[in-house]
Amino acid sequence: MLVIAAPLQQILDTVSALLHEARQLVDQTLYIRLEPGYQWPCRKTIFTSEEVSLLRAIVLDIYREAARECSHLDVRVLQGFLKNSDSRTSSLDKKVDVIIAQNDFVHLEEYVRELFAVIPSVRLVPPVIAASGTEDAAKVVDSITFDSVCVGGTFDRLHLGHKLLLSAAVARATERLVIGVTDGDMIKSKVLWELIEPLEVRMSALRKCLNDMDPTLKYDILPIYEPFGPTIRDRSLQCLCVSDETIKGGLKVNEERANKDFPPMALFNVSLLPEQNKMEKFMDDKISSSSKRIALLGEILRKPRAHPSFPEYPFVVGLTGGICAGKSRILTIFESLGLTCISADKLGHEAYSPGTELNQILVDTFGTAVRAADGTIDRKELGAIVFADADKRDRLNQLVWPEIEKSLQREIAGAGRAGARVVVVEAALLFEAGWDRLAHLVCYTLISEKEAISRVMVRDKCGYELALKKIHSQKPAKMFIDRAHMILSSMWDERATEQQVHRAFEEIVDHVQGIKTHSG
Ligand SMILES: CC(=O)SCCNC(=O)CCNC(=O)[C@H](O)C(C)(C)COP(=O)(O)OP(=O)(O)OC[C@H]1O[C@@H](n2cnc3c(N)ncnc32)[C@H](O)[C@@H]1OP(=O)(O)O
Repeated sequence: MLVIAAPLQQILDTVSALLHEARQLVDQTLYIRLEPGYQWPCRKTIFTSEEVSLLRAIVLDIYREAARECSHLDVRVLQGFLKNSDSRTSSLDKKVDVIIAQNDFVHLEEYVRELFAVIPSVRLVPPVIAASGTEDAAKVVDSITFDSVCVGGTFDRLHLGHKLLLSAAVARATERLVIGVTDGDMIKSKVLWELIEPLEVRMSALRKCLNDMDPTLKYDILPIYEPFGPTIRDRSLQCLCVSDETIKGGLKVNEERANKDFPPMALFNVSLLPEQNKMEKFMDDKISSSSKRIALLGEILRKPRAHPSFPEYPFVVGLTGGICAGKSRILTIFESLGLTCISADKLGHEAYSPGTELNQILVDTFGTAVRAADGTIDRKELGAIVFADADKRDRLNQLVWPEIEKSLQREIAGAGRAGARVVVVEAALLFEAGWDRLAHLVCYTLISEKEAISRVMVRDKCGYELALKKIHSQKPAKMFIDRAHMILSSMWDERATEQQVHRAFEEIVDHVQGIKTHSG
């Protein structure tokens, strides 16, 4: 916890040095507690409207500064002190490991003893001489408050941008803050929406964060499935906090409220925080949840499978994903990096090549039309039959998959004997066939449905309807994401895919070397 006891005008001058220190010391959560004008044993508890206005601007500026200095930390500025002048201490029930403060904090020892039952260690930072003060912020006089304030969003992987918006809402509410959390169809147009945290996880993270920020408010955290949510159902809401991106929606809310004879809501606009660590050019320029989701691509997200009865080598990577998700291209990149690669699709073609028993069984089952003049199975013909009929598709799978699995096991074992440490197996229906049990790590390749439709239409030279039929013949990605250990996406350009696969390769190799070191 960082405690700042500088005079109001100097808080922002000191915050940068303190955040810099925190960046070295803290791994996870950084609480920031402001004690403007603190003189032991008295805390300043009454603020003029100008001071409240300045403090609000300071809190937002602290988040902006945190985005520059320590964007990897979960920063929470505690704001309860602005609302409840009686509370001597914050209601923080968390264990604080270290207090960071300036070394000119008079009576710090007494202060810490009063605040904490278990005394944390203390780290002192040399004072910073005030340079410019916070005149710009002080110019904005904005101390209006409302009984009921509202804010909305998806709030996936709470980041500093969310906290800026939430802080603005918390600062303006005296009794109740309503938070609408989007879900269902509302989130499906977002980049990599399948990776958005479950609603309950997002709602619970919000509650914890808001209770830290200001435990004196009542928080109504509700899921919303359409754009307006509670703003057009709850007449008593008085203020809506919006961002540059949602201000238009805010104006629309007031139009809808006017239609219902509801009073308009005051709109408070919070500007977005720029992204300081933009890793990929297709990431947002602002701090955003989609950038956070993109940053997960190519990382090992879950511990790979390890079981005493499961051989450590070769380490098998299952590569799967929907139609046209880019699996074959990704397999080629893994191959170019030196990994042994196996395509289940190719093994399938071999399994029903001319002269095999399976070739005859397919002709007997699906008709002579599926056999071409040269004796091969006409896959276009067979595809047209099975993509139009789920039962026939199941029948084909039951006939072909056991044969492919036998070849797969043979190929993996052969690669191991030939010295391969890592083998990548590409199979479109890896989970459906239950072959994830053969892999130590499963890598799922994700693209949006819109992108999949246009790729299938081009590749398979088919119309929209058939493309959709093919896509819907497989289960939706959302069903498999949580079972995969790594996610890749070929949504962007070739270079972006290559970068992800290179990252994935390094992660896998590091992991496999770790096993080697571990097992001697
Ligand atoms: C468990 C596995 O993943 S094994 C690998 C996939 N193969 C199988 O399941 C065997 C049965 N399938 C087949 O024999 C052939 O795919 C056929 C006859 C249905 C169609 O052959 P083709 O016209 O050459 O198309 P192709 O094999 O490229 O498949 C087209 C798409 O259909 C999908 N697909 C393939 N088989 C199936 C199936 N059984 N059920 C649903 N979708 C399927 C694939 O996702 C593929 O797209 P992708 O390569 O981008 O992932």
